[in-house]
Amino acid sequence: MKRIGIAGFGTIGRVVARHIENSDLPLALAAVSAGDRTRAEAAMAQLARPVPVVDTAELVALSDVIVDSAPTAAFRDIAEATLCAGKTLVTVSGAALMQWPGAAGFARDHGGRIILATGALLGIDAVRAAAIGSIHSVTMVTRKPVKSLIKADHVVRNGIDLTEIDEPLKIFEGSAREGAIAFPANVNVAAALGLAGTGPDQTRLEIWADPALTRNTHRIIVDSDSARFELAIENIPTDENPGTGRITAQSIVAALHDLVSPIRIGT
Ligand SMILES: NC(=O)C1=CN([C@@H]2O[C@H](COP(=O)(O)OP(=O)(O)OC[C@H]3O[C@@H](n4cnc5c(N)ncnc54)[C@H](O)[C@@H]3O)[C@@H](O)[C@H]2O)C=CC1
Ligand SMILES: O=C([O-])CC(=O)C(=O)O
Repeated sequence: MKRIGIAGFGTIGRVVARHIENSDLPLALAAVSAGDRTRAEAAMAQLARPVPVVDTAELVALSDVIVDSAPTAAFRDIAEATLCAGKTLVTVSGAALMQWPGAAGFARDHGGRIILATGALLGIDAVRAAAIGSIHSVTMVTRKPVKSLIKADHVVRNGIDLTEIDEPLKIFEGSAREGAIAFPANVNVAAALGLAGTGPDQTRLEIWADPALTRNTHRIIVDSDSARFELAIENIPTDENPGTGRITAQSIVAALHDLVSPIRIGT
């Protein structure tokens, strides 16, 4: 039985907890940590078998695997505490991982492991396979409804007014690294794509605010010496957090299944 601790009991963390609770695989929810303990305890009361809300150190002590579903800014503390204990971190904070070039070395030195789940994207398996050969180019075009982007730091800081737009507006064009830094809560997936393929500096990214959309969409175009592919995903936003697609939490649950399942499908 693997004991799972969830760091960050928000939109993603709560869904992951519910899935673990209902899973017939050898996964058990051990504890959660939170930014707001009172709110987390109220949410915890909704579970059939509530577990304690604890701090990061205790979470790591009580768990074999830590799911990081806290904000990007909390990633490093949670990751270091997990890895220092030689444990496994499952995260979707691609933007934060990208900004920690020493992550692999740190994990190796402490006998820990980081698993960056695919999150709200697709095709990471094919991009990784293509990267075994030679990739010529990777481009990602993200289009999101206005409500998914309106609170993004980059939009607020640059005074970009999205309230009145009546046609798609390109609000960013650059590398995946620049995009993930400018939109840390909105294009973690661009960072993941960059890390999987030619690197965040070589991966091109466009971000569009599109008033006609209701879904968070990503299209990736990859050209390599083994295959050319274009893939697209239309993510249904969660009610709680429109920037977060429903599939994100499910991607984490699938990654947890891989840790205990005797058969693994896909890379
Ligand atoms: N790769 C992907 O596809 C996606 C990645 N994400 C990332 O996942 C993370 C979580 O997203 P959501 O659940 O939508 O956010 P959320 O805001 O709904 O939940 C985050 C929770 O973490 C809590 N928190 C704050 N500081 C904390 C700390 N130091 N320790 C533990 N908990 C803390 C907050 O109180 C909140 O309850 C974010 O970093 C986001 O950028 C989100 C969507 C897609
Ligand atoms: O990557 C992210 O952080 C979120 C995202 O784009 C999505 O949910 O479609």
